[in-house]
Amino acid sequence: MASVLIVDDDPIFCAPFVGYMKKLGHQCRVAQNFSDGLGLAQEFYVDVVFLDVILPDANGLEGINNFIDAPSSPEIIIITGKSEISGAEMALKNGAWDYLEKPPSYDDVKLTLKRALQFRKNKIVFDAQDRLNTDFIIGENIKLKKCMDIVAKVIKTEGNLFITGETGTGKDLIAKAVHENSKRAAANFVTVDCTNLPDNLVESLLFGHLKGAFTGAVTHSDGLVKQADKGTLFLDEVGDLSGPAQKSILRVLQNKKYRPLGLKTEVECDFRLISATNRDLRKMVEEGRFRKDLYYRLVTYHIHLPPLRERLDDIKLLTRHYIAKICDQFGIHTKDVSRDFVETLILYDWKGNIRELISVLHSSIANAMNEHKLNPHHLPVEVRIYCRQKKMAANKSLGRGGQENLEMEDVKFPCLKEFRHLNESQYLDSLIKLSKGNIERACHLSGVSRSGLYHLLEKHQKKLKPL
Ligand SMILES: Nc1ncnc2c1ncn2[C@@H]1O[C@H](COP(=O)(O)OP(=O)(O)OP(=O)(O)O)[C@@H](O)[C@H]1O
Repeated sequence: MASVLIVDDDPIFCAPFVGYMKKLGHQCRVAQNFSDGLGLAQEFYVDVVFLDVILPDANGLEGINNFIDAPSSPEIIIITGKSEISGAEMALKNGAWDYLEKPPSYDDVKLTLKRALQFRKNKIVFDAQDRLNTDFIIGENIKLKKCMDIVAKVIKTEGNLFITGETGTGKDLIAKAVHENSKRAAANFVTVDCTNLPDNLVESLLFGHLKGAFTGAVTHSDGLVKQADKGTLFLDEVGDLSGPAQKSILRVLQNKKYRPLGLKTEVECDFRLISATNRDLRKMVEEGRFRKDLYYRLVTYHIHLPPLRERLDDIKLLTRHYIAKICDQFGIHTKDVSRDFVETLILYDWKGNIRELISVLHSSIANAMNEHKLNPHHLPVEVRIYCRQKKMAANKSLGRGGQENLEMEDVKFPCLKEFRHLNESQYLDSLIKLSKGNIERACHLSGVSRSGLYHLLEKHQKKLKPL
């Protein structure tokens, strides 16, 4: 079964088309304008998009690349009126897979779709051979997947990469993944901690020195740039570089040469630069606190890692992954997790992001001692208090509170999206239980259509089987 998306504003054309797709055994979503279509392609995995040319808010031909850039990189089949055929031919040059003249016959649709799917199958097999080794990067969230798409592009080039994101979001992890998947993997990955570069030692630390080059240079030293030769130089916390350090780094990036202290000649160097910061470097440039020329050298590619609170759908996966890992380190059987445990984690604010999650899991496993299943009461007390207060604040705002008298002023109120997500997830759990996994009954009870219910289940990564 393939996942098909049709983007067309003509309901008379769409309705039988959807019926036909279903008859062929495919899942079919419909959007009546360009931006809704693109939204669906961003949210769901799509194999093939049937894209109309004249849409209410855009010309389909001009937006082919937007669809190709969607996470599942779907194949595009243009559906076109007779007068637009020359444009459709152009579209093939821009990456569309084929075009069909409107109204297409069912046989044409079937054949074109079959060929596109076959082509896609071969392409996926081919891509798999070329796949990144990023098994240690956990997550299926769409924002993370977009970051991984950039990683896939970066490793095929020599461009510099700039990574931003809050503390603990995985900047260091991504930098290493780029190095390990690039053709520079056999050479060194050298980290420069920019928070720790004293002005008077910057040149010596980066470029090295000869013995006797200055007082205290008792031996020859290679410097970090030389260590990173043919490999990757990672400037961690690049926003903390002092003015003189920025100047030294800019020079080596411009000239691809440097001069170790005490040496009269320059030495060539060859490294990929990756830099990372949790600061707003663009703002620092505007305020004159960071060199503009250096900023532009750093950012050939830019990855912004989402904070964990914007990847709540990944908490379950990350939790399972790290529980298995930590239990393995402790030499104990992997502990199970209760649903409440994961739901409590989803409520927390994760200012320290994944690093904080790992630490919370460590404490929970230690607190659980011999118990096989982790429950909310195993969580560190500050996490429990925060989540409890957040739940109470939500209940109070809905008029359900009253019995409890905790001080509410400092409580962070959940954003609507977070609140809806959690409630929707709990609703689905109850629905699955109540309907005993029967789709007809679940649709009847919830008043949601079959396809609507499948969308919801997919969104929450749930299956229609009793818990
Ligand atoms: N997607 C992920 N999958 C699995 N583990 C992750 C992921 N992202 C981050 N981690 C883990 O979270 C911890 C923190 O990640 P990392 O050190 O890369 O964050 P950072 O953004 O560089 O933090 P800082 O800005 O404080 O240096 C590490 O143990 C890392 O392995």
